[in-house]
Amino acid sequence: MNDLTPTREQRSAALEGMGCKRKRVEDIRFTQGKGNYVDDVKLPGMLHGDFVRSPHPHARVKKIDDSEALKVPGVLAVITAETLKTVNLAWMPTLAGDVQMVLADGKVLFQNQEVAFVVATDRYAADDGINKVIVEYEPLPPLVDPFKSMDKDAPVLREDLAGKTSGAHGPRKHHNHIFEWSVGDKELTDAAFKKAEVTIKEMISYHRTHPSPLETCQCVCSFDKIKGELTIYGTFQAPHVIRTVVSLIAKLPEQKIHVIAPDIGGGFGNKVGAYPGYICAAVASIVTGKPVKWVEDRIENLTATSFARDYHMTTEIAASKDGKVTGLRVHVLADHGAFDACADPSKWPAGFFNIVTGSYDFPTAHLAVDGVYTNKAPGGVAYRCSFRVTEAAYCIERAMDILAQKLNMDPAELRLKNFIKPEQFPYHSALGWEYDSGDYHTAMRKMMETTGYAALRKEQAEKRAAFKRGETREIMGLGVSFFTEIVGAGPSKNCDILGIAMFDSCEIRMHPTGAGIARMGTKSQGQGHETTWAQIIATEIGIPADNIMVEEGNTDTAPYGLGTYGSRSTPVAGAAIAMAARKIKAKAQMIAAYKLEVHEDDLEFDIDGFRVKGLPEKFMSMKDICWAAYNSVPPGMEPGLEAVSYYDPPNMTYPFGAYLCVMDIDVDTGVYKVRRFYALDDCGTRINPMIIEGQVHGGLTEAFAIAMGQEIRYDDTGNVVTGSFMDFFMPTAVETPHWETDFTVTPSPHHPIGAKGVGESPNVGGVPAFSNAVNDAFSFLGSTHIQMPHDFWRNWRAAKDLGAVA
Ligand code: PCD
Ligand SMILES: [Cu+]
Repeated sequence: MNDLTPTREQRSAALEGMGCKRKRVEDIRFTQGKGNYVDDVKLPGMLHGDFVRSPHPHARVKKIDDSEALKVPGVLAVITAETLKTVNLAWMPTLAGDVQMVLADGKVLFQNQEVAFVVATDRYAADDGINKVIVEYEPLPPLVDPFKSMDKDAPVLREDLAGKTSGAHGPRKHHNHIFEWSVGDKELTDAAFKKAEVTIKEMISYHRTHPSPLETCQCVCSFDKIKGELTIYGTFQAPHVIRTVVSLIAKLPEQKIHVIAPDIGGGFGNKVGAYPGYICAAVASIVTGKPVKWVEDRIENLTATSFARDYHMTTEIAASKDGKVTGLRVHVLADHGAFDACADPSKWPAGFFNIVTGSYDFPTAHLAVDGVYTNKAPGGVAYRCSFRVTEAAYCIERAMDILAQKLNMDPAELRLKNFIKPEQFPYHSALGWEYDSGDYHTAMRKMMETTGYAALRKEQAEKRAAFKRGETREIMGLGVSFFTEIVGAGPSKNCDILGIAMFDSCEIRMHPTGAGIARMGTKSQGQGHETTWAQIIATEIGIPADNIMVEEGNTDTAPYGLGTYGSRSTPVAGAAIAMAARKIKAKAQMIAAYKLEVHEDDLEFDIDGFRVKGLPEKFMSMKDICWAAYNSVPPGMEPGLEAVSYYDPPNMTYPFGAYLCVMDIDVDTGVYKVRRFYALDDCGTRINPMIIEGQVHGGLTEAFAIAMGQEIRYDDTGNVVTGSFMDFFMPTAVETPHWETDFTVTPSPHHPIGAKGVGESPNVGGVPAFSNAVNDAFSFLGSTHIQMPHDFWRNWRAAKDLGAVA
């Protein structure tokens, strides 16, 4: 060896593998405005479609007159439910086992529902056409309040379900009832409450909100009549599922459907489901023989595609006087809007809400969820959350604070007292999950030490005394949140979407020069998969990440996978990537053994190649092995170096975290200041610490938005009153607090590289931290629970209701 021989550290650093803060490779094109999004797709002769939408939340559609619209220059066709019926597509199946109107069929059930689709030579003409379609409505009484949905005299929303006493998830109790789902031991739980020394009960609502990604939902459909092939470019978080669904409902052979998800400008759950726009654009292309583009505008996005949350959670905890929890009872009223279009694994009508026991050792628990119809937009997506996990985390974290208040205990102490202990993992929760790993006490104590928690509590006590003496008008809140997430859907034993098991996949093909291409069934929407997936491969096989090209989103080339949402990509596809890489490595080892003339077992992997044990100078680099794979493989071995892996995870992964929000609120104006926000996340093995930090910043910002103002609100008559960014809170850099991030590392024992998801965690843990801070600030004035979102007005209103403002 001479001075020019790289050291082991240098060889390892050159790979930019796992643990490296590798710069995001996709940002080279994004930061130069060179991304390629759906709206950048411009095909020859392409037409544009736009929707006529209902101004009424509930009405009978008496007549649709398109004669004037068809006279508008450029307008070529007006598609209605009647047109769709000729191809059997007036209704479409939803992911939740319900059906949904593609275009109004006799009735409309929510404001801005799609009524007709106008196809024109350009978007302006389509818009002019929309204004000329005359629809005659007969308004019906709207049902807005979910608590009144099952009243005897509640209006009948879904006439198509008349007489159906059961749905996709069992019996229905009422004409507006969708399902009842219950888990846990009711008798044991009721008994725990009977003998409890202390109990709390609170109705905790998680309001309706919306993911509102920067890029709205859109597609370009192009039908080739000669070949009978349909190509769909679209903003799809799950391209393969879209291909299968289109094949099943449009009765087109699956190999003749090409689904391509190009760059996506944020998904956040909004782009998981199937929307009427996709069907209408596809039908319009089949009818006209031309490509048809559909691009949602912001108002349409906020009011018609996939809301999130809208869970009303009546929550009870039973405990002993000294603060040991003994039982949890939760009833959820879930407002699903006009159709049950929730994006959840098929067997889970309320997603993974049964993670509601949180990070605590509840000996028994019972949960029941009732889903109901109202005259609101359908959806129910996981807005930065793995299937209703954020609702569950909010529910339990708020309730633990309420219990602490009742017991006059510190909320952090109460949590420490009830945490699942490290030695209890794998832990079986009372509601049926097996938590794979965790070390909650360490994370919580690290949070408390780093933030100076005890000193902050002392300061708060002093401020409260000063407030009572009339020396200040400012109150201080400490929002503690400790969450356990459940991500990585999922094991085929209990997770499928429309019957397809929720595995994921990776295919790696190495080229002769030591470079390669890797494809997965996932689809990045900004998460940085092109960067991180290459890092996993780099560490596993010893080829620099820069030499691995990652490609996702084309169903013709990518192996089948279930897509990116629910922070499943790292737990599922991330595992498939490692497994595929290990297959490459195993073959490489045989090739190296042959070339180095030793037995395979005499080789050991050393950063970027194989070395003969005990003979360090006998080494073959992975790069050279790639070359050899194409010219001198051992006799009998197939040439080439590629591998595919389909990974069915044995369990979910359970990331967790300890968050603290320090907030000051001026009672006279309701104006709050987030003084400090500390977020400790444990996502097991960290692939790219810089990307993780970015994910945490993004998720916390969305949590801040939701907790402090973001809401989709309907007035009493069913009008959406938050249909644009004028009223729907979208924080900018001005409002967004500063984030402090931290971590511990508790690897997942069953994941090949020990990684857990992280993308959604900050949203799941962030919302309760903000809400607990506000509630903690007001608690000494006598309140137990103040409803989100905590905007200035509501804070002022709370102060006034509590008598703190004249
Ligand atoms: N341990 C670890 C984990 C993770 N990671 C990283 O991080 C990321 C993330 O991951 P995850 O967690 O696995 O996840 P994903 O699956 O990939 O994704 C998903 C998520 O993601 C998040 N984030 C984001 N970002 C952005 N930029 N954009 C977007 O859109 C978004 N979205 C959101 C959401 S909402 Mo859902 O859908 O609601 O369910 S779910 C979600 C990526 O890159 C990865 O690689 C690392 O590094 N490490
Ligand atoms: Cu969710």
